[in-house]
Amino acid sequence: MQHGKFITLEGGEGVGKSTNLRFITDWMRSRDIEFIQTREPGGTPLAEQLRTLLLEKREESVDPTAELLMVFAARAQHLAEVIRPALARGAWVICDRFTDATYAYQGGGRSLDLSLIAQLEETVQGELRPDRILLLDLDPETGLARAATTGAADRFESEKLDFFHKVRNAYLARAAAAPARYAVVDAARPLNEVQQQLAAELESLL
Ligand SMILES: Nc1ncnc2c1ncn2[C@@H]1O[C@H](COP(=O)(O)OP(=O)(O)O)[C@@H](O)[C@H]1O
Ligand SMILES: Cc1cn([C@H]2C[C@H](O)[C@@H](COP(=O)(O)OP(=O)(O)O)O2)c(=O)[nH]c1=O
Repeated sequence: MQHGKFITLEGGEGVGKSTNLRFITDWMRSRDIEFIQTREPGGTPLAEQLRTLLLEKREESVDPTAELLMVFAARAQHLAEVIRPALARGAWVICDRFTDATYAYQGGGRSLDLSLIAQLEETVQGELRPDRILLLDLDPETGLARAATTGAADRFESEKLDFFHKVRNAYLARAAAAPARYAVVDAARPLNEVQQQLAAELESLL
């Protein structure tokens, strides 16, 4: 049976993920593609509870390895309950963040060993990787200024600027290492130009 396409949307804070997710799902509807929209961390009741635990600010400092394991615990549940069944029945999956966010935030931002992340990726996902990773790239200063207009900062958004530079560089390094799988979109451009590029990327998957 033909599997659905697995597409992920990535980028730092305030790059325009929410805005462009709406554009992407409208595009899928206009093509009559069966799809589900989901997000990480989250996407199932248990994984959404883990998301809340990960994002809420707390007095206790969070050990980076504990953070990494929680992200992958949520991902294992999400894959089993939502993503794999959808792809198996031929639906496309558009996921707001996935394992590239782990390489960027826990690998780049928290400086965890990338080989540890790769081991967990292998254990939790087996062979499964996104067909296309749409990476919205923006300098963190601009992104954080945009994000500041949309609600209170969570535990990640409260990090220092240096953290977000590391996140951005880790994303770009991954895209540079496997260009065929990534579409790097310059999110500093006007929205209509960003969306023209996204539409072209989606068309190329048909
Ligand atoms: N290409 C763009 N140029 C200028 N402003 C943008 C662009 N894309 C998104 N925005 C604005 O930036 C803010 C954050 O966008 P949003 O989609 O909520 O980002 P995210 O979900 O990545 O945090 C919103 O006010 C949105 O209208
Ligand atoms: C999927 C994932 C997200 N995150 C972080 C990045 C984001 O700061 C946060 C939640 O992402 P996001 O859905 O972008 O939340 P918001 O809409 O509030 O920006 O989780 C990780 O640190 N590692 C991961 O593997």
